Amino acid sequence: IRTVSVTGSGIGVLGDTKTLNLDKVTVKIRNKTETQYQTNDLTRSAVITTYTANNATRLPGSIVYSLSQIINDPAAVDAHYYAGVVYDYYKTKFGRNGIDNGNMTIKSTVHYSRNYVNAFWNGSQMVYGDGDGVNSLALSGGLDIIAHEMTHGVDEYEADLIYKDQSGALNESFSDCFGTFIEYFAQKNKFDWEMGEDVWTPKIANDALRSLQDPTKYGDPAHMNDYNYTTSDNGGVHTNCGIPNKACYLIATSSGMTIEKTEQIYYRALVNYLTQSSDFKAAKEALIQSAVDLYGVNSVEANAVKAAFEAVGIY
Ligand SMILES: O=C(O)[C@H](CCc1ccccc1)CC1(C(=O)N[C@@H](Cc2c[nH]c3ccccc23)C(=O)O)CCCC1
Ligand SMILES: [Ca+2]
Ligand SMILES: [Ca+2]
Ligand SMILES: [Zn+2]
Repeated sequence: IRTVSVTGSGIGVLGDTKTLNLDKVTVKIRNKTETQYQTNDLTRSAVITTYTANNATRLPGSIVYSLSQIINDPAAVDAHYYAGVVYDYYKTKFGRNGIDNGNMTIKSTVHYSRNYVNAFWNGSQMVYGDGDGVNSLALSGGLDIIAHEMTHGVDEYEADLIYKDQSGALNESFSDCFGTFIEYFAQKNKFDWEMGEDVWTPKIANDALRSLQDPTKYGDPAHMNDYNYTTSDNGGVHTNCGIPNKACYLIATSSGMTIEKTEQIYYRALVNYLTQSSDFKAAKEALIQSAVDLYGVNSVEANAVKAAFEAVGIY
């Protein structure tokens, strides 16, 4: 087979047209040849490949392709395009070479299972359900969700926070925070401090899965006094993340602070200071130390981190 990188396009989950980097492959099928345009992006230092599970659950499934340069699969269009956006964010902002910092292939699978209203990082790749059209649209339609999942991959090669109780809630919070930072980086016109809003409940406006600005809007705690001691969801990792999420919002919106400074502090903590068993207090110390490294002892930035964590009850 021969392959060459070409530009194609497709309509995304929200009906917008996106330009895609495709791989033009001439394959031999029995005694004839067929030209396929595959969702295999060879334009970056890390290959980005998008698969379909065809509504089954075997991973990764088969590479999405078209016989023309138009990819007629909205979920695949967005998964392919947004994975590139997230790669570019980590490269541009921190000089990071993708998920493992070694340009490993970035794999996404769409059309996972049937009416699957969720998404996940399975330790090796991103996986997205189609939603059920009521609770959600196809989940790859949300850049903040794709950024959330790919950040789980980055965490795995860095702090590798244990996915349980406080370290698990931190794991979730870092994915929500970077999901928000990446939305700001790529979609400033529709930036918000909520998660999944673009695909969540298409019939209901102004709602989302979680809010970093006001976690209580969706029933999540915003203070240690309301920590949810539970055994479900690995110790409530998707609800207790509201506490560090609120701290992140307070840091970024403190006077003298910007999202650009906040994301540098968060990335440095994730890479240099956090470990598998880090709890909320350890995260506060890691983030303060990162701010000190970057902006100085007793700096406005370091004090903003300290004050934000104390405001959510972490001393
Ligand atoms: O990556 C994660 O942390 C979440 C992974 C969920 C999962 C875990 C284990 C096996 C399969 C799936 C997926 C996301 C999540 O936060 N899921 C939440 C909220 C949620 C999504 N769909 C739902 C349907 C019902 C109830 C809750 C949910 C959850 O699974 O709790 C992250 C961003 C959006 C989806
Ligand atoms: Ca958002
Ligand atoms: Ca909605
Ligand atoms: Zn997560």
